[in-house]
Amino acid sequence: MISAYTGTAVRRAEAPLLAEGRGAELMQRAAYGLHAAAASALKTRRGRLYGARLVVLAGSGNNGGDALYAAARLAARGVAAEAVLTAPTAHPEALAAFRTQGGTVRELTEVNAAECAAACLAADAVLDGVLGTGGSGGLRSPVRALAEELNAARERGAGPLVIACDLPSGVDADTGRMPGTCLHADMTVTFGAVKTGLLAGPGAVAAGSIHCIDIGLGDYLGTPDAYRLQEAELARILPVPDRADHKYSRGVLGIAAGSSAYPGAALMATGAALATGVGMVRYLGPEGVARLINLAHPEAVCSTGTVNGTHVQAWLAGPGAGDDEEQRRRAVDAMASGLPAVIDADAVAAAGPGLHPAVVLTPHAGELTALLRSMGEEVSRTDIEGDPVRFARLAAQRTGATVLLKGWATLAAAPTGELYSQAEATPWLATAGSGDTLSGILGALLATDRTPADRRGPGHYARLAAAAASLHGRAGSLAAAAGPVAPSRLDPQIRSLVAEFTAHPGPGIQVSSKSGVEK
Ligand SMILES: NC(=O)C1=CN([C@@H]2O[C@H](COP(=O)(O)OP(=O)(O)OC[C@H]3O[C@@H](n4cnc5c(N)ncnc54)[C@H](O)[C@@H]3O)[C@@H](O)[C@H]2O)[C@@H](O)CC1
Ligand SMILES: Nc1ncnc2c1ncn2[C@@H]1O[C@H](COP(=O)(O)OP(=O)(O)O)[C@@H](O)[C@H]1O
Ligand SMILES: [K+]
Repeated sequence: MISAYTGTAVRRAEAPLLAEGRGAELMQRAAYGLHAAAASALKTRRGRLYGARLVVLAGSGNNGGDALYAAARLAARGVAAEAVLTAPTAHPEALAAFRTQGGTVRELTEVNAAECAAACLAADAVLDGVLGTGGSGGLRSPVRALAEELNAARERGAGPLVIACDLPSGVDADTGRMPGTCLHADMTVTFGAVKTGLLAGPGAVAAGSIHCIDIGLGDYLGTPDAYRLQEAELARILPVPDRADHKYSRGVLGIAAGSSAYPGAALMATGAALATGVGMVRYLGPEGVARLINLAHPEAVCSTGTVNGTHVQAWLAGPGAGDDEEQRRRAVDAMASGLPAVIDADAVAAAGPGLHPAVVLTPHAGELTALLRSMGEEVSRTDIEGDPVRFARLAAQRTGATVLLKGWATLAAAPTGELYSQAEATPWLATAGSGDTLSGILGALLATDRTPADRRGPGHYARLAAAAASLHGRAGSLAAAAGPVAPSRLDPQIRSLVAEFTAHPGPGIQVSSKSGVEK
């Protein structure tokens, strides 16, 4: 699992080391890691490091210092390096080291901005050391125009490799907000700890791939602000039946989804739940939808019953419910049932204060806007997309439920503040029906959850929601390798990932040669 910290927390962790006079040592560790990552990326891109052209954008602070020292190391290995100073001053020792290795230097002004931009565009790589954790607000002129030109080149698929030093300049390290222009990166080499701002919102989009360099802050960092699950956690969370299991003990998921207007959502949610692995799906909904479900998934047990009269371990309500009054009633009852419940799509609007963390609301930014407005928060979709950490946490805190806010980086927030971010998804998943499959996966994880009640910590359901987002994102990425993703065809990828993550050798029969019974 990756632990992430706010930029503020990382600065706090650095403080005692800086007070001991170990700032230069930390900076050398950061610069060494940055130069090694940049060297490796340059070698991959152009075959060899020697002769590569590098421009380092250096601001006035320590972020610029890290980047200049890293560029000096690259220059010493045969890279033609130029520094463009984006502020009137630069870290003096780092600048001197850079010059000693033959690096050339010019200061960015309004007058030479076009020339500097041209130098960046002609380079193999740009090291972004304009702003780090000490930055506030977006990039200012003249570096703003330069960043905009580089961003535009990236949009066209042109331009240099952009490597962000610690974080893309212009991104808020605490939250991932982007208050103005920021320089988008192909990769971010971050120091001491992954910053929350690299895992959420616009910061997650701007960061590219993330490489974290340990500079020895471990003992000083304290409690993480956010987490990202990796393979090992997924393997522990995904359900595996054992020999004593029967269909009821594995976990029964009740699905109240679909309507005569939108039957497909129920089919996709059911298919994804079965592919993730449940003991049984009990489907509640209109007869016409049930017939379609039974044609596609004969194993689903369908009825037109009520939530309160149906025995399950968890509920999934909302996908494709439209304005079907009975499905709306079932969603409300599922939220009130006391059982774990995924509340998706149209049913999110029926949520409000007084829920519990085992209720997982799964809105996209539009649905979250409506939910927060219904509770009196003046917020727009743009606000939420710009600062999803804040609004996912706010919604969780206001409702008492766990909130899975979907997007490029999907966030799972617990009402007590625990936060997970998963970004395995591909933009090909941004297609109608995608959310229905995610809700099916999550429903299955809630129904099959075997964690003893006394070991379900405060962030437990956020963790399960994050695992569902991760599995869904990975399945989508696998499917996208063969072309545009069709959510109704995602089941094989979900199944094969579950198989891969849960594979374990069976007990088998051992034959001992010493016993003399072999063959
Ligand atoms: N202190 C150390 O020895 C270490 C520092 N590290 C690096 O230091 C960075 C933090 O350094 P600093 O605290 O010097 O801060 P920054 O390097 O982020 O720069 C802050 C400076 O930029 C100015 N500034 C802030 N916002 C601006 C804006 N929007 N436009 C233009 N100028 C702006 C500020 O006035 C300040 O002087 C980290 O991100 C990391 O890269 C790490 O390598 C760890 C070790
Ligand atoms: N740009 C993107 N990159 C990666 N994944 C995305 C992107 N946009 C959306 N997704 C994912 O696609 C799914 C869309 O869900 P949702 O909007 O609810 O779909 P639907 O409305 O069809 O149910 C979510 O899992 C979300 O995380
Ligand atoms: K930077």
